[in-house]
Amino acid sequence: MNNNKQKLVVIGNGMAGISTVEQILKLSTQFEITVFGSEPHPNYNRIMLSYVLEGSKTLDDIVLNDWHWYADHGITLHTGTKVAKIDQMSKEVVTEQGMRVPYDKVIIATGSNSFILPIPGSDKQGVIGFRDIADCNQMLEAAKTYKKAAVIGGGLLGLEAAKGLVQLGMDVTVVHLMEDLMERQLDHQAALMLRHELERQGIKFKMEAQTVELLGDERVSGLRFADDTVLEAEFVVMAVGIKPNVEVAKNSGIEVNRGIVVNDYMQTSMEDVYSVGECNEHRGVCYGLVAPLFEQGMVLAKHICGVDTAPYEGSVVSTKLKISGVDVFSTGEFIDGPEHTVIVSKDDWKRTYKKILLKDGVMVGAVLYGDINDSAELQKLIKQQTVMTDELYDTLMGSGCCGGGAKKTASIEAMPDEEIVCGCNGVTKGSIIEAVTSQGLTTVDEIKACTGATRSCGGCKPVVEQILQYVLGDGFETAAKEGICGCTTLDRDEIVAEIRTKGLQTTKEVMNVLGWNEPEGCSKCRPALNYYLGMVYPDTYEDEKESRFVNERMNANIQKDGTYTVVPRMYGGVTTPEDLKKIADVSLKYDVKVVKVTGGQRLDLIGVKKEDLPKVWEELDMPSGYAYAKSLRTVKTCVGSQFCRFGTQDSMSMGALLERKFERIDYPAKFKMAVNGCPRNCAEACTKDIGIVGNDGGWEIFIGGNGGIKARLADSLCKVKTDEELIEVCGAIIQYYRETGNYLERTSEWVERVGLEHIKAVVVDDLENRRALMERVEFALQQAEEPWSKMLNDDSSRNKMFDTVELKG
Ligand SMILES: Cc1cc2nc3c(=O)[nH]c(=O)nc-3n(C[C@H](O)[C@H](O)[C@H](O)COP(=O)(O)OP(=O)(O)OC[C@H]3O[C@@H](n4cnc5c(N)ncnc54)[C@H](O)[C@@H]3O)c2cc1C
Ligand SMILES: NC(=O)c1ccc[n+]([C@@H]2O[C@H](COP(=O)([O-])OP(=O)(O)OC[C@H]3O[C@@H](n4cnc5c(N)ncnc54)[C@H](O)[C@@H]3O)[C@@H](O)[C@H]2O)c1
Ligand code: SF4
Ligand code: FES
Repeated sequence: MNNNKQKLVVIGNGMAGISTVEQILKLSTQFEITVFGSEPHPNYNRIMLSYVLEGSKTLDDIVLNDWHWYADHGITLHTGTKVAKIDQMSKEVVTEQGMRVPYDKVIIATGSNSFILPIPGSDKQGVIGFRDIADCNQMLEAAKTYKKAAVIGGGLLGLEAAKGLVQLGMDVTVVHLMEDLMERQLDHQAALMLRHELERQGIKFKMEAQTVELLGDERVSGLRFADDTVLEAEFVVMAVGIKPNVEVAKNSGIEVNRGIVVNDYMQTSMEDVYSVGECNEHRGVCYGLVAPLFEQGMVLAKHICGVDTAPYEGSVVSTKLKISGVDVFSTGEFIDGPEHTVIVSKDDWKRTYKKILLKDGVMVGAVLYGDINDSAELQKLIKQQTVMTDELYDTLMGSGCCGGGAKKTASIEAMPDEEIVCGCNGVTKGSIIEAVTSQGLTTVDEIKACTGATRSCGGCKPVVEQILQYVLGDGFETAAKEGICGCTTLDRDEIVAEIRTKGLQTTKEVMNVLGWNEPEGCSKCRPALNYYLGMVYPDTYEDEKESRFVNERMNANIQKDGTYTVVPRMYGGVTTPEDLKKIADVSLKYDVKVVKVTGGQRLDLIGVKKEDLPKVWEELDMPSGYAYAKSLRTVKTCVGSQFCRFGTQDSMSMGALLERKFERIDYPAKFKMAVNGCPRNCAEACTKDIGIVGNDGGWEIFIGGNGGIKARLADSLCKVKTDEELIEVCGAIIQYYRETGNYLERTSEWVERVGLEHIKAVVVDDLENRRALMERVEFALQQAEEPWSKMLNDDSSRNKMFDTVELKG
């Protein structure tokens, strides 16, 4: 070794310590570096332990710097070696085994320890924290033998641990002290939405519960709470927070508060001794996330190498829960008080929630649930203490229709090169641009492989995409290939083709075989896969109810007060006095709040309590109107030739016939039809997915109409002479849309994407193809069942969903 080099000793071989060393190596060759780590591993990505637990990563996958890296950089590494103290007099670092290593500078990066509740029984076998590989291995082992687990603490760590244990097949209850989960990051509303989703994913909760004792002999057998109730558990994970690991500093006489006290350059009270990471306390704050640690590490590296640097002034932290299918984000202030101006939007249908808090017009915090696409943008705006303007409001809250892309590009341009974009992996904007330009990268996945950005929690993906777009300009759109969601790069056609060629049978199998990067998928891909599989295998596929949206699971539409609506079929918009009487009787008996005539010509019973739904269905004894489904909703009709003096065709009978024929199967999106007796078009065929108009002694068929937000007039597809031909063309259109439509794509978008002429060639002109499509739709229709009576006849599902209801039988 070169004797002119200064001796730098790093205590702690974790994320903060080694990322600081990486920065130092970039800036200078002046140090001879020795690293001590008490764990027997090279530096690994601690945050990915959650993924190791849930099975989507192996321990090998999460190593950040392998053994060779230390050797290649001339670093002496002592793993499995715990430092006891720093001897300032002799300027040596002393290990517990008595090894003494001289230093010129020391960095203490000893991280944190899990906080273990000081209650009786917490030292029993089967009680652990979740901090390192050893803990993770213990959980993986325990899941092979034990069934019932409790996780104490409903914070980020506890929830990720609970999800991992559920994935391993354990029966898991999260025991939480407070009313809301993640109360340090989320407000009440977001916490509630989170809890519902996690319950859906199989985690149980015991809220507002204070554990006072862990029961059992040598091994834990349960928890006792302050109210004296007991929960059985053979395995307990404590995730109630962390304690900065200040032992070395304390033993060395360095000033310690909650953490090791440091100034804005990470200097401790002892000369030549620095501290970085979770073990330190800066301006009274101890951090527990990686982004601040990287920011500290950059300042420290420059300072120690004698490079000019701005001081570290603290971090605005943000969090993202790493559980697939749960998109939740929080940054800055999140509980509103009288001093705040609050901007909120909530969509129960899409299960999204967005809240932005302003103080004196300045953005100070945000909470997102369900859709976190704006997370990176919000984080930056809040960090920069941006003043809210009308223009910004429109961009963030969705009413801005144009200019968003340009604004984002401008904000990327304004971002300094050294700004960290990926907090989990310490990747800056500059290094991403460097990688894209020098290596010709064109996708986020390539950037991930090259720089590590997006590799961990994925929260930085939107900004990485924006940087890619900024660098590639016009080349971006052609270069970027979008998957159906963030879990995959495959688009719809590729997925359906793979399902068919590889014979994939379940959503899980699709995700596994096609290499989903989120093993559980997300709220976007799960329902889509469920649809594609059902479409490909109409007879054998077992519908995954849990992959459907809540309304489809309940066979009813949930309202904002938590009650439901019931819409029975009225084929072609025609009813009878007997049915009307039944509807009136049931409405009175079950205290229905409002009976509303819908735009689709039927009656909507609004305000039915969840537990009454099966009784209402049973007593109505009418088929479901599918008002909640991605399926055929209504066929609206005019009175037509039966009564109207202008009518040339019997639109009422044809409408009812078509509705009976094509109901109950899944479509990519909701589907509406209309039939008119003449071109006067009283049933408004021009705004329907299929609109039919009696004309010239036959029928004219229109497709792709929409009367919703993106209104579109239907296009004339063809004219047919006979009723049989009409039914066959309708069947072929429906099946072709089912087979080629993207999930949630309405026909108005489908027609524009696929092209009217092409659809015409397939479903009208090519007779053979038309027949084949009709046969396939007929086959699917044969498998369909009426959902309300199915539920009434299935005691177990009914009891599960409606908490047991006695039926008349
Ligand atoms: C399961 C899990 C998931 C997480 N997920 C996220 C996330 O998604 N996002 C996020 O931002 N943060 C997350 N975190 C937190 C993040 O991992 C920490 O903020 C980060 O690892 C802290 O880095 P550090 O270097 O300060 O401490 P550590 O990574 O803990 O490193 C400290 C190292 O020092 C060693 N050490 C301690 N004492 C001594 C001694 N006396 N002698 C020698 N060596 C010693 C320890 O063994 C350890 O290896 C997660 C944490 C866990 C446990
Ligand atoms: N995705 C992520 O960003 C991520 C994931 C895992 C861990 N982490 C970090 O790791 C650290 C540890 O996480 P954590 O969740 O343990 O810490 P935390 O402090 O964020 O949460 C602890 C939770 O435990 C609850 N709690 C406290 N005492 C309790 C008791 N007696 N009974 C029941 N509940 C109790 C608290 O109310 C709190 O919600 C944190 O710094 C966290 O930020 C982050
Ligand atoms: S569309 Fe024609 S047939 Fe139907 S009600 Fe109107 S005028 Fe009569
Ligand atoms: S910020 Fe977590 S992966 Fe980039």
